[in-house]
Amino acid sequence: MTGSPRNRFILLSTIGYAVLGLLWILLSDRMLLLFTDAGALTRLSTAKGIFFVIATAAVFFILLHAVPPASAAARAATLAPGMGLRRRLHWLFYVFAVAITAAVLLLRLYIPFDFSTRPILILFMLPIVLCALLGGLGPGLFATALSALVTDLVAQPHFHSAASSPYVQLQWISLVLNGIGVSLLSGLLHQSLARQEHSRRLLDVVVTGTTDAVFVKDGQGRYLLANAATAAIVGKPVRDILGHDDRELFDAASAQALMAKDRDIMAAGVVQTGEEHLVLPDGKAMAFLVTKGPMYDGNGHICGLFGISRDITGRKQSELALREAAVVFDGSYEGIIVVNPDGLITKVNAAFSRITGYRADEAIGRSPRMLSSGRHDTAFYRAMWDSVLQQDFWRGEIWNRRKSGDCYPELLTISVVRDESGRICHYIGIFADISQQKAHEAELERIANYDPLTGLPNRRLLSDRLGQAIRHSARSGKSCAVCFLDLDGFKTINDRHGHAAGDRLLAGVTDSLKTVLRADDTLARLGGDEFVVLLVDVAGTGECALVLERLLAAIRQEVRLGDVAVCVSASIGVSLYPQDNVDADTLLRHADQAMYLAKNAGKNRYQIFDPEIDRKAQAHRKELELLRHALANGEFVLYYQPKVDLESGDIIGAEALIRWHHPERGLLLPGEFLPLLHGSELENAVDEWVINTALAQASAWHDIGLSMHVSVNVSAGYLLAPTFCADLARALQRHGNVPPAHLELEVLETAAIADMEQAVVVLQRCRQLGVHFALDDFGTGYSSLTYLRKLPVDTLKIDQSFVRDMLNDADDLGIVEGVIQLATVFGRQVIAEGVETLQHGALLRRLGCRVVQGYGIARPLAADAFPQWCQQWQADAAWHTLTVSS
Ligand SMILES: Nc1nc2c(ncn2[C@@H]2O[C@H](COP(=O)(O)OP(=O)(O)OP(=O)(O)O)[C@@H](O)[C@H]2O)c(=O)[nH]1
Repeated sequence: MTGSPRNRFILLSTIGYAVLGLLWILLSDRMLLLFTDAGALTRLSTAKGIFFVIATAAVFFILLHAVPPASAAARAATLAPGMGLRRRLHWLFYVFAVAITAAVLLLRLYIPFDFSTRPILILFMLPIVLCALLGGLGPGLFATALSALVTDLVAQPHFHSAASSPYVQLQWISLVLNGIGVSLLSGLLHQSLARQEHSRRLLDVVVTGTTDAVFVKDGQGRYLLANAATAAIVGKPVRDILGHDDRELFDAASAQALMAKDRDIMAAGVVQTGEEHLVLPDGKAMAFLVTKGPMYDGNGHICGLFGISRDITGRKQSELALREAAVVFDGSYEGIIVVNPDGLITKVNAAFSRITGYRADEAIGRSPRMLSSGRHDTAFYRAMWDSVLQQDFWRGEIWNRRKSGDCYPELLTISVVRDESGRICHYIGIFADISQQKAHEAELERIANYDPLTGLPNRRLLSDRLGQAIRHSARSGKSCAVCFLDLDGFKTINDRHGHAAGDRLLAGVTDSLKTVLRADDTLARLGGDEFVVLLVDVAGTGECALVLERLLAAIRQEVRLGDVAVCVSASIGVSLYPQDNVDADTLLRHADQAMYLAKNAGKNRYQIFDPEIDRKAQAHRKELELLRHALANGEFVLYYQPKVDLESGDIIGAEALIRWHHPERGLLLPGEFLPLLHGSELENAVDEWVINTALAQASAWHDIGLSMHVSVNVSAGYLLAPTFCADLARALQRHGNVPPAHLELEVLETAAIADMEQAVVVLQRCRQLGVHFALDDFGTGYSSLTYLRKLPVDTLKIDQSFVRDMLNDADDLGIVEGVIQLATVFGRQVIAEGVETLQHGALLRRLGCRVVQGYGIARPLAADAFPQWCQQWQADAAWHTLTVSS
């Protein structure tokens, strides 16, 4: 409430008025009593009251008039109207003059001293002085004239008449002269005050209304004056600024700089303008353009300084931004072009000139169309400008033309600059010459997709084309053929004529192949001497075969390698889509597989891939995988079928027979899975496992007092494998308590004769270890007697098929008899398998075969059941007594 000058003024005025009023009430009657008696006092009270009202009304008028306006803006706004109002109400001073003169006259008339001799005219100086002070010259003179006139009229004799005493006349003239003097002085004073007030108000308007900080500091740097703008910048009210110096308003460094500058200005005594940089208490950095100058006291000594500061922070930032933009514009490696809304170039940078070849003066004022390469159609430009106008932006690759006429690709960004009202001011194009990048990309593309030697598509590009061909084939319903082509005997040419000659041959073959291909077909080189021809829209295998013949013929053409001419052939594997309905990679792999078949079939030919054969091969691979897993998982197990001597009834051994505990199908007999192993590496592993397991079993039986010969079946593959003998030796060593002679290896007769020479070597080496051999299934093969003589086997095993049927089939009986006699002649033992009945046993015994095995004696037994069987085994006497006709 008391903060503003206005409020303080109102408060002081009210208090002053209350004190004056109270003094008047308390003292006025006492003053009157000095001049009159108590009776007259009652009458005088009325005049006193009138006088008080008039006087206080005058005082109120003056005070209200002097109330400071509510705000600086209001003060500024009321500057002129205030003066006008005063002028308009000036007549009130004349009314006041009449009233107060009348009141003083009445007062004087009540005073009992004679008016003509003792007029006490000094009383009339009160209205004159009041009117002159309040109203200035006019009201003062008016009050003087009025006072002179009314006192002269009331006096008897009149003052101006000769009858009046000189003493009184002198009083009257002095009243008039004093009145005139006071009025003149007051008039001058009024004029001077009005001028000062006017100046002050004008100054006030400027200081308070300006957005510049205006301030005055004393010699110690304390603020004597600070306007609202100063307060706004400092962020404190004016009263918190006044009396304080810069150290209390700004950060230490800024304050120090400011005060040093102030001291310089006061020392120099001249007005200076310059930039000042401040950090405000809230940390904000600001820049000001400041004019400061010295302030002098009445003696002409410098007693402080004034300052006017303009905030130029924004301007500085803009200038900085402009400078930065200029640096970017001039220094940019990318070309920049500025176009006005009329489509004319207004500015270009140095990079523009470097890229396009046009100097700035050659480009400015012209249309950017001067750069057009003519490589894009109108639709391209329309789409570009649609984007620019709708989204204020476009970015893309465009071909332009240099001044030299060369076309080059550039990556161009067009942006639109609009003013506050949204109108387009400029289009700015920023572009980079990407011709090198494009060339580099093309080179990379070439390296990535083409074979450097022949220039043909490589595997990667072929893969793309193959994908396209498959999709095309699916749409068109026509086939596509992948022909995998490998030169025959290329290595020899390389070795004989050198690598460079080999390269020339590859290039020559490429040329030859190209001559027989259609434009839509693809010839690719995968590497080495491998090529692929991709034929599209193949009507059928017949058409394909024709092309393949042409390809084979083209390759066979003579190629000159310097002085010599060479001929090569090729083997081609072909896969056809959609007959072979697989993906691109598999199609290529199938063609590769077929190519190997062509090679194996004698080269210089083609082989078309058969999906059915492949499906079977895959199924076989899957089954082998299961078997591999079964071996690793311990799913194989050995059963043992006893072999007995018909003559003595002794158990002389057991044949280990493999079974597979299939997790889903139960116990499988060897016939159900061993054929799958045939020829595979897994077959060797399984055989090795069988030998080891059988030996381990024999060892375990040996430990419980059951000394038993065991025989195991060995496949031809494993027998002839280079590691066989070493594996066997290791196995025997591992189970040292089993005499090697207790191990018999049964070898298929057919296996032994497959590579007789090698078989003989292996058998002989193994026999040196002490193991025995039996020729299994004897009689089913076609071994000559020479072979039989050569093979170092101990036993011949008559195949069960002959034994089983010998009772009914004379041929089989003949074979059985023959084998037994052969064994006798060659000094070999003989064993018959497939003994199912007593008759079988009786007959074999009679024919001279003592050792047998078969269901008639025992089925194959689990290892743990075998010892028990041995204990309860009893030879059948019928073998000796039963008479069987042969
Ligand atoms: N000159 C030349 N030889 C290469 C290049 N790349 C691989 N080779 C050789 O090409 C030969 C290709 O070998 P094969 O295809 O296995 O040999 P081949 O004599 O054709 O045998 P078959 O295909 O069974 O008839 C190898 O000797 C590689 O060293 C090459 O870019 N230039």
